[in-house]
Amino acid sequence: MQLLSRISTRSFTSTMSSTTPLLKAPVKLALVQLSGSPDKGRNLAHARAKVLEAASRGARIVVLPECFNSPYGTKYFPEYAETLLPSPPSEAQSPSYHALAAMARDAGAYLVGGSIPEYEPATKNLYNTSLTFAPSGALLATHRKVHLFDIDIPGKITFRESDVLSPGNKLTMIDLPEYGLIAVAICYDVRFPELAMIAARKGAFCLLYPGAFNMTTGPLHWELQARARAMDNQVYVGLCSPARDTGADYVAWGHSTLVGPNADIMEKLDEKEGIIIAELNHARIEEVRKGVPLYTQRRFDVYPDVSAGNVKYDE
Ligand SMILES: NC(=O)CCC(=O)C(=O)O
Repeated sequence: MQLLSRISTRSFTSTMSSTTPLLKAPVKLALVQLSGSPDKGRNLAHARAKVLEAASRGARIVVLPECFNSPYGTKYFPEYAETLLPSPPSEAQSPSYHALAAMARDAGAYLVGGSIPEYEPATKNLYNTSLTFAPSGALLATHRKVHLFDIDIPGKITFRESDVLSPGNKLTMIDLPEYGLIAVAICYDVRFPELAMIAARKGAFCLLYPGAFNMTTGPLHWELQARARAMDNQVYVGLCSPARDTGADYVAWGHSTLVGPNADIMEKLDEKEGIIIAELNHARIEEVRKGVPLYTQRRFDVYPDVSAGNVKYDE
């Protein structure tokens, strides 16, 4: 994990300049809403087919759902967890890592590889971890879910990721050289606007969240969270869910959604498997920010700038 931490290391010390485009060239983004199963090998092969399909339709950034390689649930995390070993011969211990690297390479696209349960032998900790790969197949970043999903809504849903998982300790921004900065976080992380605001103020053009809301919070909050993060920050926001499986222990809401910088729903799926592909461009961000110029109107003489304080980008 030491190596992976070093790969993901990056400091963002200044906020964006008003002259640099956040998004250097238009790019097609795909959100791939996948059906899952208890069979990890099947899930990886299925993800591969859909990533290649998205790329063949022009996507250059492809996003997979949270826990796309396993069922979602605390009892499953230890069983499905992998140690992340980039060097061969490690395919057997890290099948998802290597499958994702190959998908990115064969698709020739950036791949935000949803998330997978990760086991770190040094600490014996488990994490909910997202790996992002370059079109070369090289690992660009790891994001370990920072805010663990612990909720208790009597009669509806009780879930405690913290019973088995440890939290990540950093914000994850990734520089895609041809396009610009994206931020990646996982599901429940979306509820914490500070993460999104810091990433946007540091220059991210898009916030991407592999996620799996449920049948209680999904209808009420999923789209609202995506639109709120986009509205506050005037950036693109993508939420990518598994397709709904009513036979699963945890029934995902689905409804993967892409929101534009004016908090407009660009595309939204229903509960079934599907792919959203849409073009993102800088002109749209600029137009929205020109119309409602939040970025020049903030009053840091009245309240603090959350992006200026003690922000961790490294483990
Ligand atoms: N996987 C998750 O983090 C679920 C988050 C969720 O459902 C929510 O309401 O927040």
